[in-house]
Amino acid sequence: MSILLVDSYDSFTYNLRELIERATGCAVFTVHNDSYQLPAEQDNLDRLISSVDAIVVGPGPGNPEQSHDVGIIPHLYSKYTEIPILGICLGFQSLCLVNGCKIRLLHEPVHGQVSKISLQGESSLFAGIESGFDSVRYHSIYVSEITDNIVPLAYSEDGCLMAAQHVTYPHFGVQYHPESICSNMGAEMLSNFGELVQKTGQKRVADKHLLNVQPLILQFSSSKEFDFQFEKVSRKETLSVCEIGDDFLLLNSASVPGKWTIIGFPEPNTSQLITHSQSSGLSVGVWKGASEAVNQDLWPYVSRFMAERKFQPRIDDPELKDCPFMGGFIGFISYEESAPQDVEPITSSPIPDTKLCFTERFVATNENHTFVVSIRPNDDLWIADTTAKLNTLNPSVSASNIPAKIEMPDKQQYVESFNKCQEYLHSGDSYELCLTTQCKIHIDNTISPWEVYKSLVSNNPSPYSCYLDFGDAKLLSSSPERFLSWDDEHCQMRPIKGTVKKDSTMTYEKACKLLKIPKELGENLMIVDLIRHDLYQMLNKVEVTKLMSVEEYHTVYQLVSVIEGDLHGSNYSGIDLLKHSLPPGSMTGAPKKRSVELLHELEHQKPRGLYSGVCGFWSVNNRADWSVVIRSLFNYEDDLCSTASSRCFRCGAGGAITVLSTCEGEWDELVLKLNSVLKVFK
Ligand SMILES: C=C(O[C@@H]1C=C(C(=O)O)C=C[C@H]1O)C(=O)O
Ligand SMILES: NC(=O)CC[C@H](N)C(=O)O
Repeated sequence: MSILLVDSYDSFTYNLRELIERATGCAVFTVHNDSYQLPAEQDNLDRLISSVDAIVVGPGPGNPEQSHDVGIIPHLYSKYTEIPILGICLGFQSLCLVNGCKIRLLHEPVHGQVSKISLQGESSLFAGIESGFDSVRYHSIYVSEITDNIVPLAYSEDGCLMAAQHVTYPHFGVQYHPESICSNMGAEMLSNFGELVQKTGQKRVADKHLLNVQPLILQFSSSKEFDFQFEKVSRKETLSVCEIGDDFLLLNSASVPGKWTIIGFPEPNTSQLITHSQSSGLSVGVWKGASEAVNQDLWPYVSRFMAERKFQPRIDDPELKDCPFMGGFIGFISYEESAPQDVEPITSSPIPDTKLCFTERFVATNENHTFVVSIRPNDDLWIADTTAKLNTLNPSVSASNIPAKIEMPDKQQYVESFNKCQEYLHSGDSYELCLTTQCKIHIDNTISPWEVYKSLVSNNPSPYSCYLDFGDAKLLSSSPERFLSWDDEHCQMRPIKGTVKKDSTMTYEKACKLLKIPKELGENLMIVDLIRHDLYQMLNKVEVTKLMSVEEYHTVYQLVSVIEGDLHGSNYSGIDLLKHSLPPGSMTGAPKKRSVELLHELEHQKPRGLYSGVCGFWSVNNRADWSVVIRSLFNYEDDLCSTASSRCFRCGAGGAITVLSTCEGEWDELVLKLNSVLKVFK
């Protein structure tokens, strides 16, 4: 049997697909609610519907009364009265609306909160399910009055209609989200729907995969020659290792002992450099040398580049074996790269949105040792020379605070945007919006960005600290948040949502109390569900291995979840996951697409730039680790705010706004996050 899933550009759709497949055993085909233009494409739609056994209409942003939010959905309910249809949330509201019911805005929207669902009456949809189960709700709109066409099946404790069916047609709907990680009885309900479909059974088979993502890499086929040579010395101090060369790219696990710090040493005129800009396209060249425009898309180019270089060195040293980086790309991808929009110009030339340098020489440090490594053939001289330099290192002088002029974000403007966020959260357009703002920091040209970084890393050490100076763009990060890591077999995402300040009176126990409240848990849950969706789009096995645990960082406590995916036997590789899960959901809110559009307006068409993007590495052994660029400073060479004597750095900060947020609370959180970086300055 096969089921057509209609997506309304939601961020939970693929969770639903996975649940339907698991619970019913049906094949699921997904289309968007605007994939068919009616009446022109009525015949095509008829053909599609006649090739499936049932339809599930998924959730989504917006209002079922607005045709641009629901597309073909009302038409499905009114035209296909013989075929079983199950509506979820927006899909449920549409079912009721088509049948003459009234809908209204909830006084207090419910986003990412668990409710008890009380069943009433008899329905095959809930056969064998006991009343009073928990389910997660994400809605601002509710069905306030029903007609005789609609039979109510369930209510929440606050009296909201939670499920219903048509009096004669096999059309059903639930207001809650059966697919959420914190919902119970979702699989049981869907399995009942599956049985019911089987009874109506028309035994049809859809013939095509409708919205499936095309894999970027079909096969890794190593055609490049690599060597693997290294020298092992006693552990050297990271900052002074960097100072042995003029050009380096530092990925610094500054606060996680035992984890690896990688320092790539690109070579001028030799190391390959890929640059992509939303406005000027792709260019490929060498570090500090010439580059050429290439008329190709970024993702296929980068994927092919790596597919030809996959290399698994044989390493005898048990410590070095554990190092995730074996040479490869180091760089960043901006927020706009994956959320392209027209933004206000902040530089005089096109902003580099992606920079990836293919680095064959690097130094890797763990708790005990420092390794000098090159994968370039016959590179003995560089290894010997670098090792000699390391053995005569002077420890880096400790950093001091940096004089700077800081322009803080405008609070009045933030308050206005916060209030508009509340309107969108109440109208059903978004469940959570990560509203951000930026400040500018003017630093005298006589102070090098490296001095600023040294101060940042000593003031705010973090697991994903980095210093990436590409000349035309500089990134000085103290991020605590992993976005995505992968190898051939697994991937992991680690969203952070929920923040409290760490001061002398705060303890871990107190932080837990403050973080384990409906507002923070709801914020985190929404992103966990969104990330499961991002991964389920491509993977069959996705697991939440840590749900909302409290972690301690240098200046804050945060609520962290871990979502892991299985890549065994998958057509997709890590780079597909990266491409299709950017921009990071923790920086947008949910549903992602609509939230990104709203944030663009709420943040006044200002580019986020590197802030909210990702940075990290993709190594030739197909291991990668990307962090979310937050708690960071960045600078573009020709920033319009820089002057002849000063360089302008930017620092973004923000937080997730939900209906449970207060403006003062969110502003304080934003200032707290900014200050984790700004304390570097005096
Ligand atoms: C937006 C920022 O952080 C994001 C928002 C968080 C939150 O809302 O609690 C926590 C971590 C990040 O995902 C930031 O640091 O600027
Ligand atoms: N999750 C949903 O489908 C939400 C439906 C609708 N936008 C609401 O807020 O009520």
